[in-house]
Amino acid sequence: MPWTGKDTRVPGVQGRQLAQGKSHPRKRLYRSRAHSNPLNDSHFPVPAHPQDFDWATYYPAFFGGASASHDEAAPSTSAGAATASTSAAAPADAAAPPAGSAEQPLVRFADVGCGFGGLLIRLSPLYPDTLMVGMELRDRVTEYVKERIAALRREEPGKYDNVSCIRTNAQKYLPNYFAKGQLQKLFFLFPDPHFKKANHRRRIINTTLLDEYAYILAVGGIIYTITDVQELGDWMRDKLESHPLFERISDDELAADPAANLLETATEEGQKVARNGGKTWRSVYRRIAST
Ligand SMILES: C[S@@+](CC[C@H](N)C(=O)[O-])C[C@H]1O[C@@H](n2cnc3c(N)ncnc32)[C@H](O)[C@@H]1O
Repeated sequence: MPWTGKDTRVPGVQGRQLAQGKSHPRKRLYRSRAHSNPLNDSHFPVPAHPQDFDWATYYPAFFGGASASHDEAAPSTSAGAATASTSAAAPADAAAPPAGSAEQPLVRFADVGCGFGGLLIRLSPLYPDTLMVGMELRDRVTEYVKERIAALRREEPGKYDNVSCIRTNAQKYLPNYFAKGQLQKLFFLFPDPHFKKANHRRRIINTTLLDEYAYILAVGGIIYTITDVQELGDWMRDKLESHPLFERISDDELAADPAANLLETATEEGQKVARNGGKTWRSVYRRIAST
């Protein structure tokens, strides 16, 4: 049986909320420590291969099932499943879908360290036929995002079926979730800065991890980064600039990219920075073919 990714240790916050008649999760009930150490070995199951993961549980409407909350049982993957390839309705910048199985829709966008999920919620209606996933290390925050999406699905049937969230350590396990060339867009919005020099190795953009991101991105796929910490902004730009498989996308080109225009304000962290009048540093790069 495929692994469903359910973390049975997550407390039943939703149950308590629903019992109180609340349909949307309240963020304050899901707060946890601001930072987790991404080098720690956390105790949650990880699929050995992307195909071992039970994606249908997360996107039932795309796998031949009705729109459902994340906690409902997964329908089977098979005939009649909608495809998640880029649709005609998707903005023109979306990369051509890389090879995938005709039967199994594939996730094409990943928001790494998605926090409370603001970007996913904004992207969902812009690319309604594209599956996208948030990947978040903190279990209570992951739970919040899942409940937020479930509430939106209940409120607006037929919408938000293409977004979901997984608890995982993206610095260790991305290739366990995505096959070579699968992703079209990879987002790193306001990643933890790890200020101390001794902790720079914990940064989620570094040369070794860029090799991994290049592996799971399709040629033509895009990596988006933004931060309000100038030193980290320079660091991410330098690492991307010196990597042979990425080329910078100009601001002119980005002006026509709906996803790029969400980077500053779609997420909770971005909104906090904007409220405080903070500056941001954005680096967006395209995955290019090796020569
Ligand atoms: C500063 S917050 C930014 C959240 C969100 N992107 C935003 O802009 O609001 C960074 C997030 O990355 C998550 N994170 C850090 N390391 C991670 C990892 N290795 N894998 C997945 N998530 C991670 C943290 O738990 C935190 O929620």
